[in-house]
Amino acid sequence: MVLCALRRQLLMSGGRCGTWTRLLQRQSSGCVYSGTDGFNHQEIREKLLAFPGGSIDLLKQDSGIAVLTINNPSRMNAFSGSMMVDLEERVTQLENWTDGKGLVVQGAAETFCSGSDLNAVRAISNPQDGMKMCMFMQNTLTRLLRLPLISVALVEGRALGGGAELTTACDFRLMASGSVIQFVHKHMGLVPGWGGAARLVCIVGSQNALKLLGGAVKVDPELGLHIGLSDGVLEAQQEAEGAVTLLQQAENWLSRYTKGAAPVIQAVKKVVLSGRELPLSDALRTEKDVFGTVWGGPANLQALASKPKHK
Ligand SMILES: CC[C@@H](C(=O)O)C(=O)SCCNC(=O)CCNC(=O)[C@H](O)C(C)(C)COP(=O)(O)OP(=O)(O)OC[C@H]1O[C@@H](n2cnc3c(N)ncnc32)[C@H](O)[C@@H]1OP(=O)(O)O
Repeated sequence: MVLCALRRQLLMSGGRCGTWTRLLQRQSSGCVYSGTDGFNHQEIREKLLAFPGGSIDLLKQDSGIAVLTINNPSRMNAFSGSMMVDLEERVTQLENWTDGKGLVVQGAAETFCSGSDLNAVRAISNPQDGMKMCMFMQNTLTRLLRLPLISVALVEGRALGGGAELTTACDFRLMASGSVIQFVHKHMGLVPGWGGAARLVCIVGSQNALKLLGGAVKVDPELGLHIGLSDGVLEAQQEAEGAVTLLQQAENWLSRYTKGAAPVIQAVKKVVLSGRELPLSDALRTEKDVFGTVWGGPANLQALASKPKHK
């Protein structure tokens, strides 16, 4: 499935060789970890499936914006093992979504996610199994971040531990009033392991990341905006006619970046992604390759024909 998505992305990029191809080849090995790292996908998948509960639900919409819901309300949307497997499958579906442009990641029942299911954590508390679970989640969250979709985490209620890490695997974060993002790992005698520390440094810088992890700081919407962890604050509206739900507000916020043809929006994400991940000379080559996929394309020709004035 992953290889299939990669082939599709390659075709969309005109089948051109170069750095984008190399980036995709790296992704084809499971993004970060593969067999050469001692990562046995099937083995860890089966271990995770022994801890069932909850689900990860995906709704792809005609607008080109999909909604991914972390759904395990009786445990504050904690990630069971089967939900980790579910998430990987949903990411594969999103990799194959040709018409996709944007993604909102939310939690069910007015809270985001309370991290790993502590019942599963207790049952696999030896370092070897812990690291296998980390590798699985790092692969999935890296693929989530690398989707050719512009993604936003809609944080309502609490995003704790692994839930806080999940928010960093999105391009943007919107915090509802009263919500909290907290890397509680230190209180659990841990550090982030799903890639959340590395991504947090990229988002807020190493000084802020050290403060947030070292102090297990509760980040409210105001602090989130101040340090750049949050990209906007949403106010819940009283249920009444004309009231706009938080999800609708998040979709409206995102739509300003997803307006336009899917290949163009996907190209935008690809050039930013390569700029974020690759050394400059490789990023420049990738940018040229991606440029070639939209130059002379339908959206470009239509824009040229309309004699635009960018006033
Ligand atoms: C690798 C580990 C690391 C990672 O993956 O990076 C982690 O994520 S470790 C997990 C970190 N998260 C936590 O430690 C959360 C612990 N829970 C809480 O702090 C509180 O439950 C809460 C989330 C702040 C909510 O508090 P409150 O509103 O008072 O509700 P309850 O406490 O009654 O919770 C309702 C219900 O949900 C269960 N719950 C909550 N979080 C988890 C969880 N992570 N795993 C399993 N179950 C969880 C909680 O136990 C309650 O269930 P019942 O006791 O059966 O009612």
